[in-house]
Amino acid sequence: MIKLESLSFSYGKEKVLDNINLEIKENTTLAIIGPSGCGKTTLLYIIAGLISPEKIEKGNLFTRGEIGIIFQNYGLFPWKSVEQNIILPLKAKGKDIKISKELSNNILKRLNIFELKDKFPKEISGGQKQRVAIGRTLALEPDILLMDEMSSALDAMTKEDIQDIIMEIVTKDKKSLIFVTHNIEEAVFLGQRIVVMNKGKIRSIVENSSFGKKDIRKSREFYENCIKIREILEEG
Ligand SMILES: Nc1ncnc2c1ncn2[C@@H]1O[C@H](COP(=O)(O)OP(=O)(O)OP(=O)(O)O)[C@@H](O)[C@H]1O
Repeated sequence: MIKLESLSFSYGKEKVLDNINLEIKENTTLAIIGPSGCGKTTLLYIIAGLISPEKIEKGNLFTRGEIGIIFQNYGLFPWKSVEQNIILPLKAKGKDIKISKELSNNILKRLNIFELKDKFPKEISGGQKQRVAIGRTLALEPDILLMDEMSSALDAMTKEDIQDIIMEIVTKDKKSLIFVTHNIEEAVFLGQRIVVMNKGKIRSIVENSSFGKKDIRKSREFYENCIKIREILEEG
């Protein structure tokens, strides 16, 4: 569970988050969307604890549960193989190497990249790198997944593959997900609730009626919800 109460944050004199109130319950998903520079990543970093709580200007942040973050640029070590990239954080936590390898094998199979396990990041595609980054975070068995622009660098079909994987993980493993996106379709596909931000404020929180329905991308309801989000974004 995550709760932000009247939270404000500034970089120097620039107010980046202005009186944010938000609650994310266990086993739910939340999309954060809004124009460039409106504070989405800053909000995600505050939730992740990557910005020290002491720097929060005003308000409160409560988090319960292990958080795992997946970065936009994947954050893989170029000199480590796919398998080593997944095992490394486990090693750092002092986990037994045999158990770590087993866990890594299961994750690689689940993400359909087992055959890539001995390759290096430069030898695999963007979509495959994204899967490795997801796998590395999953290995740590977090309760809450945070993702920043998970698919912005990927082509349309690969984007949808990654979104499908995330949907499967979130629903089967009962994890919470908070993700930042510029992509309206992504927000409406993966977000149970969609937060629309502008200039450091939450403009609107939309309950997504199409979330989790089968073959939703082909439905009228999905596109109607996308239009609804687009209109809120355009209102500014
Ligand atoms: N480390 C930093 N130091 C100073 N200002 C920063 C820093 N990081 C971000 N900012 C400023 O804070 C504001 C919000 O940035 P943030 O990255 O949170 O926006 P965003 O909505 O994620 O943008 P984008 O969609 O372009 O990634 C911007 O005006 C940005 O210039």
